[in-house]
Amino acid sequence: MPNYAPSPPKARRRARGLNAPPRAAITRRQRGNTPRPPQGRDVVHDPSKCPALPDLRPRLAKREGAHKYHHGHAVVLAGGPGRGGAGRLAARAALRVGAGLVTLACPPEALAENAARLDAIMLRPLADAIALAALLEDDRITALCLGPGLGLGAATRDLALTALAADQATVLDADALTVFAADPEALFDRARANGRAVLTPHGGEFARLFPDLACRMAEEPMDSPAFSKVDATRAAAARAGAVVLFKGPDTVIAAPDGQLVLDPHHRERGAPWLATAGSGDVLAGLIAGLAARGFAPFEAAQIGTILHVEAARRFGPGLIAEDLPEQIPAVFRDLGL
Ligand SMILES: NC(=O)C1=CN([C@@H]2O[C@H](COP(=O)(O)OP(=O)(O)OC[C@H]3O[C@@H](n4cnc5c(N)ncnc54)[C@H](OP(=O)(O)O)[C@@H]3O)[C@@H](O)[C@H]2O)[C@@H](O)CC1
Ligand SMILES: Nc1ncnc2c1ncn2[C@@H]1O[C@H](COP(=O)(O)OP(=O)(O)O)[C@@H](O)[C@H]1O
Repeated sequence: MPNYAPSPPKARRRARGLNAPPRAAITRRQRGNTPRPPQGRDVVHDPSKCPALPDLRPRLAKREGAHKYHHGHAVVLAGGPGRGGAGRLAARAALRVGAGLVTLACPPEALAENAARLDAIMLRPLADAIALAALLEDDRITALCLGPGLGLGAATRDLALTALAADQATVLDADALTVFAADPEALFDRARANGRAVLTPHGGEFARLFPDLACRMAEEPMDSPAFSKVDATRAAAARAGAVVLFKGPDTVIAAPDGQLVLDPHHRERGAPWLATAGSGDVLAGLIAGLAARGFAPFEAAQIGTILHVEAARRFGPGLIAEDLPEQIPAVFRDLGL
């Protein structure tokens, strides 16, 4: 049986894992005709293999002579005492990706806990949605991230609706999505009016907001073509009037006007180590940080996804969510920034 791939040098074989077979041992017939999904041992960092990255270099550099407010101010809402980790992860990511300022806003009773954990990230107490509306009158705040660790009470719902009534770009994740499971239209109405919202559901959250689309995806095709994750994400973005980033090993991002991208890393550059608690919170923070810097929501979602995967690949096995923001400077250096 012919082999289609040349035998890689010993060092690369070793880098794939001590027990990994040489690539030459895996024939096209054994793999099938479709590309083989990424395996843990394939996660070897080589940024030159990501075609999207060099194009981003000039756009991600900070402008000479600009001060911190020129790079935007992101606000991340965090949960109550003992539940602030997710918000802190998002805030750290927003700051690392280059927002000029990041503020973590939390319930007053969680202030001491967060103060003990934060330095460069600013902190302010935020009692409720009324206080949020007042905060968002400051037009130097350019993006907001909410949902991670916020909980599923009425307060989260009020915060999300208030955020979407303001002018800032808003990233909604986790509990800020799940809390609308009973009436997703309330969320979509506000998101449509806002026009700058990004929703970042994982599979469970997607099914809560778009149960009919999730059901169609799960159905066996009978006499019509299969309804794919791509179809579902596009339909979700049109319905929600927001950018929808449907997470997973095969992330799909769609805008309400029908624009759509697949994670450019999918299959070619997988990062299975991202399947770890809090990595989605980091992604939400990256997108909010990029939106704060002035990237349009659809672009911020794409670039955030690329940087997230690159950061994971750069760290490799053993990754935990805290490691992701700390890899961003190295990813930027790889880009020549
Ligand atoms: N460090 C911290 O502080 C962290 C805090 N966190 C905070 O915790 C809160 C809860 O968020 P969460 O995502 O853990 O749980 P939740 O939304 O209730 O859904 C879980 C259920 O959904 C389903 N499911 C289906 N597909 C799925 C998929 N692709 N990926 C994942 N789930 C999928 C699956 O059910 P199954 O399909 O297995 O029946 C599963 O049991 C939220 O505030 C978040 O920010 C976390 O971010 C972690 C780090
Ligand atoms: N097997 C996988 N391969 C690549 N990326 C993955 C995989 N599993 C999850 N991810 C990514 O990891 C992140 C997980 O986000 P999420 O489910 O919201 O986690 P959390 O709520 O714990 O932060 C998403 O960006 C998702 O695309």
